[in-house]
Amino acid sequence: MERPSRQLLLSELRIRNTAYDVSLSRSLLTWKRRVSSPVYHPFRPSVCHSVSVSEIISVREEEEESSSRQRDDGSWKKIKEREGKDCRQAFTVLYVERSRQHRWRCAEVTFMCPDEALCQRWVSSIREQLNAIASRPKRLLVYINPYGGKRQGKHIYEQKVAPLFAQAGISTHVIVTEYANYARDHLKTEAELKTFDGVVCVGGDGMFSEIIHGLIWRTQIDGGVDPNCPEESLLPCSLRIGIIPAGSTDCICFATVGTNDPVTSALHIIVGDSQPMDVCSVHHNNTFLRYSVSLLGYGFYGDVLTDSERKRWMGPARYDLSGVKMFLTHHYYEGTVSYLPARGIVGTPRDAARCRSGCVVCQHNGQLLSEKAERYKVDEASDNESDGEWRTIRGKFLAINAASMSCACPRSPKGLSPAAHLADGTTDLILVRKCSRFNFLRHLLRHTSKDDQFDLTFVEVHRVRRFRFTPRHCQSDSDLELDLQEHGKRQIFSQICRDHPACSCAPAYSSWNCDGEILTHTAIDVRVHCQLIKLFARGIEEPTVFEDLTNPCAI
Ligand SMILES: CCCCCCCCCCCCC/C=C/[C@@H](O)[C@H](CO)NC(=O)CCCCCCCCCCCCCCC
Ligand SMILES: Nc1ncnc2c1ncn2[C@@H]1O[C@H](COP(=O)(O)OP(=O)(O)OP(=O)(O)O)[C@@H](O)[C@H]1O
Ligand SMILES: [Ca+2]
Repeated sequence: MERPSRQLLLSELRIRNTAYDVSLSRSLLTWKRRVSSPVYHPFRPSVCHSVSVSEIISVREEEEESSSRQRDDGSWKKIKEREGKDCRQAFTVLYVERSRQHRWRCAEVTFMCPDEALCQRWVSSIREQLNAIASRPKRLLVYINPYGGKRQGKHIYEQKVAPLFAQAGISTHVIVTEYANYARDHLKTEAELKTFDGVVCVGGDGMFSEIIHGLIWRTQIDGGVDPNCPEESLLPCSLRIGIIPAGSTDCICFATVGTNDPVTSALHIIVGDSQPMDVCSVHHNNTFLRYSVSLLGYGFYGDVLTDSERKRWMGPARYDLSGVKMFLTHHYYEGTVSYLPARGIVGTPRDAARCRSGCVVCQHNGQLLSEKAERYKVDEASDNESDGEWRTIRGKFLAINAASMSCACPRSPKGLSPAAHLADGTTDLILVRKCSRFNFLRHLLRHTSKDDQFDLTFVEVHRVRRFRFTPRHCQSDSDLELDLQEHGKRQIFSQICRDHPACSCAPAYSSWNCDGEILTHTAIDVRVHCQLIKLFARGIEEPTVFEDLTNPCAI
């Protein structure tokens, strides 16, 4: 609980016709109905509201109420309306109000002051306090994908977000993308990043992926780091990223804010929240392929994505249709997974505790990893590698998933790995071995219920810092040759098989789904970079955190 700090202002002001004691401290704005108020009712409890200064969006002076009076020359002039002897000076405070399911709303309250000087004092004191919050962005670079999700990105931004930014005094440079990778390439080469306090992405997970690719790449090039080398420690990006959800899955927004609601996200940006996030780099041999923050999935989720790309016109429903289709297809894939278990860190993938706002696991592990890297002045992953701690699993898998965060989304509110952490420097490697359709359905269904999706004999989960995957047929050159011949045959057969669903022949390869993008290679080397990026978010709040704040009389 916040300690009450020294009062800066205390006045008797009116809200509508009721008198309130209003006070401003360094941390809180509080208004409490006066007992002596004419509308005070002895059986009604005294009403007390309190707003954290850090959650005030803005303050504005109200236009003086005016009426028109005709001048001598026949023209009309506006004059101040007076209520008795009092000049009705008023100011309005806009602030964050919490609503159901982690949603935030912009609420407002208007205070009437007895004189203009007092009104000015209140307005300037609140403004001073807000200006002193260094974490609030003043200038933002906004990218809008007009074609993401239900194609509502532009409309959502203009109707719901831009007015809030304007009220908060945030200036913006808005770019509506013209084609895929427009935002990524603009960030990589052109954008004047020094003139902005953050980047806003209006779109889905795919659009967010573009933004991080642009920002991370630019940061490495500017800092002289080679992004193609898998052993390099990457430089963290200094600009925070805000996500205004307007996509099909919105899993990154959902898992960092608790909801996919544009107004909530805009308010988190305005108050200047900051949430660090892990990023996985994916390489093939020594070539960089992509970055991932949510799901790297081979087998089921790779196949769902490949199939769904052909159905883009269907919008978000494409994933469900492809999901059912791939579930019925029931392909499994052979290969070898090697991984470096995350050692010395707090937390396991089977924990009951969840990553929430101010997560101590993320703080502890983040600190530990940065101290370790500092102490040895070498890259931690390669350090571990020399310890020979790699473990190897060969097998036939329906799905190989690496979840760097829970991947909670409206489809699965607890996500693929409910206990995964946003910023602990690890990813949860989930291996679903070949099993019956019935068992796989049990596993899938558990993503939508309270039951543990890992508590099944054919599923295993490991918290790792790094992993590699090699499909079986890639294991040696001769194998590869054989495989290519076989793959050619299979392609011919797969055409036939489409017309003969009873045929049980299965493809040798799936594809990797990397945050909703298909990777061009199947043999990959994945490494987690702890807290490489920061979002304008604070993680999902526990209900108790905000209950205390909105119940000010308890403060
Ligand atoms: C029976 C119901 C089972 C429901 C099981 C739901 C599990 C859903 C787990 C969702 C995990 C999303 C992970 C996020 C990945 C994002 O980086 C990426 C980019 O946006 N999204 C996708 O790849 C989009 C991936 C979308 C995957 C949708 C999978 C739908 C599976 C439906 C299976 C139906 C079986 C029905 C049998 C009769
Ligand atoms: N102007 C554009 N025209 C066509 N494609 C674009 C444009 N701008 C961005 N894109 C691409 O559109 C793809 C999908 O965008 P986005 O992520 O916003 O929506 P989505 O796929 O519906 O949502 P999700 O990724 O959450 O499933 C991204 O991969 C992005 O690169
Ligand atoms: Ca993580």
